[in-house]
Amino acid sequence: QFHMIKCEDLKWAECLGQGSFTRIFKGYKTDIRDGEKHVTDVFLKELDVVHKNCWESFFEAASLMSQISHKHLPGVKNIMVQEFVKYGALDLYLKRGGSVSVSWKLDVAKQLASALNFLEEKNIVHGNICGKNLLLAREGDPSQGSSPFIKLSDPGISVAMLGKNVLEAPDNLTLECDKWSFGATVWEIFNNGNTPLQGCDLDKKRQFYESFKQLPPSQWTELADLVSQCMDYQAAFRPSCRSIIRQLNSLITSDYVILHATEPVAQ
Ligand SMILES: N#Cc1ccc(Nc2nc(N)cc(-n3ccc(CO)n3)n2)cc1
Repeated sequence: QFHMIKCEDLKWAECLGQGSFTRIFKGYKTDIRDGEKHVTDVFLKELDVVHKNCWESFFEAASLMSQISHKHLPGVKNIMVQEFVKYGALDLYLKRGGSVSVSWKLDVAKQLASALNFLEEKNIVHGNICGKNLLLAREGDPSQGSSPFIKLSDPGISVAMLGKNVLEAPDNLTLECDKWSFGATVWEIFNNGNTPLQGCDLDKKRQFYESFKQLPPSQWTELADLVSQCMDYQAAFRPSCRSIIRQLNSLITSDYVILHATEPVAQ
């Protein structure tokens, strides 16, 4: 049920980056609605042609057109068009040193938890919850009392396609895996966008997980407890979404937030 957009209605603007199989661009989409021309900002995720099989295996159910080609059929470009989210990926925003308060971070964590709860109710596994797939639509301004607003982006090319260079075999991706990633993402948010074991090579990461190690805990014990519950090596022990939201609510109302409200951002 994909909405087809004609290529000539898209204009590519600056390249925003390069993923392992994709290139991302800012762009503009032109629509003619009731005789008026409307231009909207869009985010373009282009799949490298060389990885075309990824796209087809990933989207073959989406549209028959991508599997057949004939001189009387339009060619299919492998492009995903998304609404342009104003401040982009959260990991980069935090790394750029956006000085954010503890309550800002908890607010973002709670929004992610409610997105997770929604997916769980639909029995949908995201499979790649992390800071770079969290998009910041509104910065939030504490002086105006406005809070941040995030959107969870698509997981990108499925882990099944990433081949051997990932730790987790794709076939056992379950809802509990998203809870693990939720914990790791909360850890990331409270560590200024740095991912756990950043810079370690695959073997070091494998050793870490195979010896059931835990990430360095936050000095805020209740937060560290929530992260370690989500990152329990026994999936069945990970908390339900409702429990995660309940624990976040009590963190939000705890004294720690007031005491650390204007904590300087560690550079
Ligand atoms: N400087 C800057 C800047 C960059 C991008 C946006 N906007 C945006 N809109 C989306 N819909 C998706 C994304 N993404 C970026 C990485 C990923 C990973 O998937 N998505 N960025 C806004 C500002």
